[in-house]
Amino acid sequence: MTLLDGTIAAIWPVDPVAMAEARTHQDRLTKPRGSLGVLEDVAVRLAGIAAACPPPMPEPAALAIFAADHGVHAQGVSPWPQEVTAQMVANFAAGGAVANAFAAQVGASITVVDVGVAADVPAGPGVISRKIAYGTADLSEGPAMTLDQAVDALSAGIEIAGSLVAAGNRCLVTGDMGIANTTASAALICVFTGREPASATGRGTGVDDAMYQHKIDVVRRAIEANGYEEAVAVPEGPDAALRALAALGGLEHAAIAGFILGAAAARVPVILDGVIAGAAALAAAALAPEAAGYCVAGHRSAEPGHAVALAHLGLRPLVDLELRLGEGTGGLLAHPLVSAAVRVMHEVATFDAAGVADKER
Ligand SMILES: O=C(O)c1ccc[n+]([C@@H]2O[C@H](COP(=O)([O-])O)[C@@H](O)[C@H]2O)c1
Ligand SMILES: Cc1cc2nc[nH]c2cc1C
Repeated sequence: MTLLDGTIAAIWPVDPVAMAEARTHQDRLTKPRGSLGVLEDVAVRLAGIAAACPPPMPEPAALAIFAADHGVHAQGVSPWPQEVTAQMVANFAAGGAVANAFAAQVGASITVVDVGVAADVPAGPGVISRKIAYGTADLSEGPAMTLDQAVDALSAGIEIAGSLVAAGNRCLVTGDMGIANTTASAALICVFTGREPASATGRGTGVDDAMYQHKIDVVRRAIEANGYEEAVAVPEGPDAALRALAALGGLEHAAIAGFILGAAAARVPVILDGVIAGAAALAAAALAPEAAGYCVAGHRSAEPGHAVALAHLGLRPLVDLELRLGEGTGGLLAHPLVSAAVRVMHEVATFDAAGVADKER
């Protein structure tokens, strides 16, 4: 069995018994029932993920930033030069990016993984080379990746998740770096959710009005060039999902999808970052529908396609600050909220233990 097939086979639904126990426990704690709102849902979900009540604290947390370049950059869909992908990888390694600052703030480690940067990236502490290609092909002209490349990138993500969990991490956070990857994200979101390019395409790093209209057109051409009909196609089943991911995704999307599958197979929660992670999670859920249960939506990005992806996955974002940076920043900011939700389950007294009168029934 391949690593991908074995990982998919190892993904079980989140545990309903632990979730029911967590709900009951929440209701015994010294607070009005439901008063922690969405945080109660997060704690219950983490119980289901670990199949344990209370679930283990989601610590330590590990961010993996998957970096890759995109052939569709040649269509003029981003105001930034492609070299910035490699330059930002060096910046992550040197500790100078926002992701480094936020990781330090929340006590998370960072691993940077080159799965497809167009330039050679020097290996170094915290930088892993799993380069599959020097960028993808132009998805507006045909498939961005071969099926083998997509499987290799998925496998890289699965392996990185596995090694971070084996190292003792109890929460994974997705990160991405790839100039032009919001175009590929929009195309994936359209094909996996059946939405029109105009409603799933955003301004990415900040395109002007003219470039934005052109970007929507490029997404439309990509969908058609790969044999999908706009606003109709919803790939069902693992083979169709893999074909769609290879046709329209980036190497980092495929690696992040694998990272999600690897976390789910290890029964460890994975906090999703922005629109790139949302697009990758759609692919992961199409490959293994139960994988969505292991995801926590860290935040809602300013990219309109992100909300579309999260709604399709049934995930509610924890933080909504109009971030549109990527590199794991929104996922990192949500980590303390996830920890706080679980800490309540461990430390808050019950009405009985604290001698607090419960509501009269
Ligand atoms: O995470 C997001 O939702 C997000 C939204 C807009 C841009 N980004 C980041 O910006 C880069 C892609 O933007 P663009 O305009 O080049 O497609 C890539 O490195 C992403 O990490 C990320
Ligand atoms: C500077 C810069 C930093 C980023 N981090 C993630 N995507 C990015 C895109 C740009 C352009």
